[in-house]
Formats: sequence, structure tokens, C-alpha cells
Amino acid sequence: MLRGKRVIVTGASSGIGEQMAYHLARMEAHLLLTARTEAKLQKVVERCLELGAASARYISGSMDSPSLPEEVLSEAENTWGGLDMLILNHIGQSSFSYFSGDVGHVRKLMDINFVSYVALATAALPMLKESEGSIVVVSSIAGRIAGPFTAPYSATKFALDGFFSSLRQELIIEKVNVSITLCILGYINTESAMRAVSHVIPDTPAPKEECALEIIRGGALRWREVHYPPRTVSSMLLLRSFAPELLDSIVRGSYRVENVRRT
Ligand SMILES: NC(=O)C1=CN([C@@H]2O[C@H](COP(=O)(O)OP(=O)(O)OC[C@H]3O[C@@H](n4cnc5c(N)ncnc54)[C@H](OP(=O)(O)O)[C@@H]3O)[C@@H](O)[C@H]2O)C=CC1
Ligand SMILES: CC(C)CCC[C@@H](C)[C@H]1CC[C@H]2[C@@H]3C(=O)C=C4C[C@@H](O)CC[C@]4(C)[C@H]3CC[C@]12C
Repeated sequence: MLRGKRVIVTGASSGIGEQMAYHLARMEAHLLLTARTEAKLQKVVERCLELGAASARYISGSMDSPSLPEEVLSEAENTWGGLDMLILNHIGQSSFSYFSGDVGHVRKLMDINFVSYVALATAALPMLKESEGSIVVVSSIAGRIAGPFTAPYSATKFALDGFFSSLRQELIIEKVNVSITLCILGYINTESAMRAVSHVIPDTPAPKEECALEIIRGGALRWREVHYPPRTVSSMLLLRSFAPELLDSIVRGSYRVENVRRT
């Protein structure tokens, strides 16, 4: 379904975004990748071309820059003359620890994890309307259920749900055929996630390669939501809906809180 499609992936220099780029390359899509680190993006682009991408290029920059979203979408317009899928995946760095009281960090994380998603989707919508394309928003269980040690991060992910679920309703009312897929992910074995939480969370993380493929599948099939790993996420959401306090206490009890780093 994705052969020859024009796809933007943000946060594609590592982790789940990098794996999505490789799957899309094998599917022979056209790729435009973004992240801050040019050296890593160069390597990912090279690998994508080896794997069979119809074309692959990148733009580097930080998503707290207000001009970057427009730049990225102009690049798509100029090189492809359109766009079929926008995959919003990048996140700014945040620590897994007690809320430090740093309001500046919350503001910056909101800009990177939320406002830039809105700006990218806004700039992409005219082309996506034309192609009847898709927006894929990568979120987290922490964007549906608030656990400890992720207050700023959780807030940015809850915000994505509010904005994109409302926008989805408006597109349907206006009979605009652009799909919005929200991805609710559990713990995935990316380097940055394991570095942040493996000393506190004893669970085995799910594989990033399969996670990346499920996100792409859900986007291509225009699903409303992707849950990955499906059983863990769905059972947590179900428990949350009828016994929220029980779930909260299970979550608190399953963390090694004595290992949380104090900043
Ligand atoms: N891994 C997990 O357990 C979970 C992950 N998720 C979600 O999955 C998605 C991917 O996570 P994961 O792969 O683990 O994360 P990674 O840390 O591996 O990747 C994050 C990506 O974002 C880029 N990035 C970081 N800061 C900025 C910035 N300021 N501007 C632009 N790009 C930036 C990074 O590249 P660079 O540093 O070069 O800019 C990198 O490409 C996120 O949306 C996350 O919330 C959800 C639930 C669980
Ligand atoms: C019911 C729940 C609130 C929690 C249970 C599942 C736990 C173990 C899962 C669900 C979502 C996961 C976090 C996540 O979404 C993204 C990141 C950002 C990354 O940079 C560092 C790791 C971090 C904090 C993940 C840590 C592990 C979390 C809390």
C-alpha cells in the first residue's frame, strides 16, 4: 500500500522513528526524515536507499524552532509536489523523575512535543487533503493514563489526544478524507527509553522493530488508534476505565521507586 507514497517521518534519527524509516524504505516509499543530528540522519538516509527507498532525504533542525515545520513541508511540496503521510514521532529530552518544579522545561517540552505537531499538521493539511492522505501521531500510555515521574511528558501527550481527536471530528464533519491515527504505546526497547527507566521499571520492553511496523500498518489502514503492545495497552485502558484507583496503586507498586534519580 505504501509503494511510491510520499512520507515524512519526524524523530527518524534513532529509536522507533529510525525503524519506521527502514520499514518504509523496504516498502519502496519516498522518504523525508527529520531530527536534530545531521550525522545520524545521513546514515539513516544511506541505509534507507540501500533497503530500497524510492528516494530519501533529510532536513535537520530542532522542533522548538517555530520556522522548521513550514520548512519541512515546503521541502515536500518542492521535491514531491504533494504528500501522502505525515508521521509525527519526535520528542524532546525529558527525565524520568519527580517533578523538579522547572516550569521552563514544561514550556519547552510543550513546544517540541505538542505545538510543533500542530504546526506540522497545519502546514501539511492542504497537501494531505489533495492526496486524501494520513496523519499519524505517536503517543503513549502516559498520554492516556498518568503514572508517576512523567508529569511534563504526560501533559504533552494528553494535549496531543485533545487536539488531534477534536481535529478528527472536524475533518469528518467537513467530509475531508484525511485520516488521523493516534498511537498509544507501552514500554518499547529504544536506547533512550531503556536508559531512562530500566533501573525503575522491571518489565521487559517490547521490540521497536515490530512497534514501528504496527504504527505504519495502522496509519496505512487509516485506523483511529494503534495500541502496542496490544494486550498490555488494552488491558491497562480497560482497568483504568472501571477501577482507576486500583490501576494507580498497581502502577506505584510495580516501580522500583527507591531507584528513581533525584535531580
Ligand atoms: N520508547 C518507549 O518506551 C516509548 C516511546 N513512545 C513514543 O515513541 C516516540 C519515539 O520514541 P523513541 O523512539 O523511544 O525516542 P528516541 O529518543 O529514540 O528518538 C527521539 C527522536 O526525536 C529526535 N529529537 C530529539 N529532540 C528533538 C528536537 N528538539 N527536535 C527535533 N527532533 C528531536 C531525536 O533525534 P535528535 O536527538 O537527533 O534530534 C530522535 O530522532 C515518541 O513520540 C515517544 O513519546 C511512547 C511510549 C513509550
Ligand atoms: C499505566 C502507566 C502510566 C504506565 C505503565 C507503562 C510504563 C512502564 C511505560 C508507558 C509509557 C512509557 C514512557 C513513555 O511513554 C516515553 C518515555 C520517553 C522516553 O524518552 C523515556 C522513557 C519514557 C518515559 C517511557 C517510560 C515507560 C513508560 C512510562
